[in-house]
Amino acid sequence: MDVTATPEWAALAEHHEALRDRSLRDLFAEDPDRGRRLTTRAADLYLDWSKHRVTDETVRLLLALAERVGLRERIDAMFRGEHVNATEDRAVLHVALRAPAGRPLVVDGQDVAADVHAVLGRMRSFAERVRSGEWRGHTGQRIRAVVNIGIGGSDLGPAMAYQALRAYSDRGITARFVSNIDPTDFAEATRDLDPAETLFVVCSKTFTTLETLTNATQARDWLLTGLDGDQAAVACHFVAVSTNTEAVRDFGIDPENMFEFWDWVGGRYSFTSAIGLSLMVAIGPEAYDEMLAGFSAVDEHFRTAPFEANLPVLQGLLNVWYTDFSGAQSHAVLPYSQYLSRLPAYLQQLTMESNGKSVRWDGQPVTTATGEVWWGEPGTNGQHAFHQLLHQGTTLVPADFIGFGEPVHDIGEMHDLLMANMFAQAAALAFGKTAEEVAADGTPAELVPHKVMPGNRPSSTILAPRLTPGTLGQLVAFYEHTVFTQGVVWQIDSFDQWGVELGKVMARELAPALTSAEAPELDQDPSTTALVEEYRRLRGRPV
Ligand SMILES: O=P(O)(O)OC[C@H]1O[C@H](O)[C@H](O)[C@@H](O)[C@@H]1O
Repeated sequence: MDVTATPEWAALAEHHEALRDRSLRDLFAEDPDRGRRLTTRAADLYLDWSKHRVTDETVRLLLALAERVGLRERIDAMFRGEHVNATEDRAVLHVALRAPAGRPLVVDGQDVAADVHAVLGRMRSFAERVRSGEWRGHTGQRIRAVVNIGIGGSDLGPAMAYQALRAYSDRGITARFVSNIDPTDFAEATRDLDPAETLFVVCSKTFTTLETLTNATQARDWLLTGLDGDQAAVACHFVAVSTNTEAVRDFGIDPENMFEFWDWVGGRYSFTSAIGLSLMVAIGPEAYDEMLAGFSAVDEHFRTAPFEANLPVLQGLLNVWYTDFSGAQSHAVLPYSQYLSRLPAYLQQLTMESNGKSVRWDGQPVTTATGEVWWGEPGTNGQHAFHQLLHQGTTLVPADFIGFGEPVHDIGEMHDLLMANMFAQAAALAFGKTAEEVAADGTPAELVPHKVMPGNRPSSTILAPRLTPGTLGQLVAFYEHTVFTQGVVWQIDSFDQWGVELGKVMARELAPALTSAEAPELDQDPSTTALVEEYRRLRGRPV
């Protein structure tokens, strides 16, 4: 379906024109109650969407568009386990990973709910054994460091969440995350670790990813070098998380030490699969279960809440509104929490790998703009760096502010000051400061234009009581379903990632030309050929 050819799309385009001259100042003047009214709750999350360039009519039209594209049916299809990942012909069931036990869900003839809870049970018992010291290293020492080796979806979720939930973690065990094939990543992560006390969790859905297998091989060498080459050591210092038992065995990890997940879990949606194992070891099964319950609460909200009160649906439609009708190309995520410093990176994969597509699921080119560029940093740091562009630049960047009522560390008035900054930024973006207001401050006339703050820059504010495992789960599920909503409007497959394949293949093909002892025959494009020659010179290799 070409969504732009629907009457609902045309109505939105017309409405957008009509709204063009009404700023957020005007909208608030017309409806002073909107600050309270245009808010929605899901579980512990409070979303203030009053500072968006929308009226009740806009929302009515966006909801009509959601109906038109069959969002309700798509949500139900996903939860039922239909193959909504059309290009890979797979179910999309990350929601099953956190559904409460005891509710069978049969997909393609298999009770996936039972499988999920069986693996969760094994993860809990393993995590407890490591945490209690019952699981020992090869020389009998306790495990003091857990090193997660994985990349993309096999890294970003647990890495982000470990950072976010450090306060809940066992400080006697350090968790490290190695992802990059840049050897410095492994070197820095392990330089102060004792092999006898280190456990590697090798995470890879496919168990074929070059970076992960290379780092895992390096880790095995590092371990064996540190433990006098005794091959038997691998068994108590390596576990794997994968869908590929054969490849895990081939690598030399006993499938007994493997935690399984399934092809119906996409890499970037796999954080609540066994990919969360290193996080579970760090924060313990109880806190991990609270996180899963947080995810599940927002899953249920997404599945059951009417669209007009549905947080991910509303936010997803707002994102479509700016991307397709206002020409916004990027989206800032600004957590006012240092603990959430990796959330933007996590969301980059979730959003951009999901919705960075230009072909619809029916094989036709899209006629809409799709996937925004997601980026961000914690506040207040960003204020002293890039917020200038948000306030006075020429591009429209819708932003999400994320903050908490109670701080994890309550030190004097620091948290109140942090939150005052967050509220002030959202207000300054929305309402700005006019030339008259600037002049009234006594600003010299020649400086007035420079100091005008145009305002009318939209943002969502998301407030939760406290950063806990549960609220983190809620927040991530909120974003997952926002991405889903956008993908359905755009009619794209948010669950494949064909665009990352070509570069991987080319890198594999190119590698011998970089490493060969003899000057290679280079038949790449002229730019790549010149770069390889220059690189070989830098490496002291013949050209
Ligand atoms: O978990 P793996 O199979 O090792 O994949 C790790 C990552 O690599 C790929 O390139 C994909 O683009 C990602 O979606 C995936 O998360």
